[in-house]
Amino acid sequence: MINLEQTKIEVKNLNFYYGDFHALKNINLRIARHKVTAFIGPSGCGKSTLLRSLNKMFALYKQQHATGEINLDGENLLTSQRDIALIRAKVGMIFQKPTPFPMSIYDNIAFGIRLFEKLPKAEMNERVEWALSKAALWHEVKDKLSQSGESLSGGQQQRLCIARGIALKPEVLLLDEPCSALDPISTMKVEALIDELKQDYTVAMVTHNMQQAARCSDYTAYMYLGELVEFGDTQRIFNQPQCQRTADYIQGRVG
Ligand SMILES: Nc1ncnc2c1ncn2[C@@H]1O[C@H](COP(=O)(O)OP(=O)(O)OP(=O)(O)O)[C@@H](O)[C@H]1O
Repeated sequence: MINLEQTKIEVKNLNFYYGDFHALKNINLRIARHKVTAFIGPSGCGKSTLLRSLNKMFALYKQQHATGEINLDGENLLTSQRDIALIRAKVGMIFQKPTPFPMSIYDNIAFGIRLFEKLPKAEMNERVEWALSKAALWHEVKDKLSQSGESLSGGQQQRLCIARGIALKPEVLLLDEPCSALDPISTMKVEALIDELKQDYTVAMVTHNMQQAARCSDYTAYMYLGELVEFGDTQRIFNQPQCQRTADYIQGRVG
């Protein structure tokens, strides 16, 4: 269905453990380049665990480990010796709750860039404007860049966090329930943004909201108790699921 050429991330025989607890069981899927892939399923099924594996977030925690392969453009991240900070710059992550740094809107964007690049002031200004524009926030904040990021509304804060991720020029964006703390209008803006982001990035997102998965994603993975039950084209998963368990969840009989 998704051939290797279209694949940005290939997950092969992935098993994930929190200590002795086996949270992901032999997951195999391909995440297509410049598409949005949604992970859905009842609470506790492993959606966030799978998403966080994709940028090796677990490497921060000693008792968590993964086996198998997560191939990013053919390089297995699980065995790669590449600096973890570089992997995170390439595979950016945006969390459920907007988490602006306690600093100005400008510095929220510039801070991460400074860790990786030494840009002259004019170029930094350009990068900040570029990232805020990509995140559809520039026009709302251009006259108050020195104000605290925390002074923005929840929806604006979430777009600021997306801009912060984009500023590092990632290739993949991982979104963990990016709208769950937002009101309906901010949610609409972030959903419209997700649709635009896929032109430049590969996007994977966790969502509890099935309408959102149906609206925003090209591919959907349905998970249950640590297993990948069904994966495919979003239209097909929602209209003609092949597994009864997927149909039950989509029709609201589970979770
Ligand atoms: N830090 C942790 N230590 C131990 N077990 C964990 C940890 N984080 C998650 N788990 C367990 O791993 C399983 C998968 O959790 P995960 O957060 O990935 O599920 P989820 O599908 O994202 O759930 P939700 O929709 O509620 O956010 C659950 O059984 C959870 O209890």
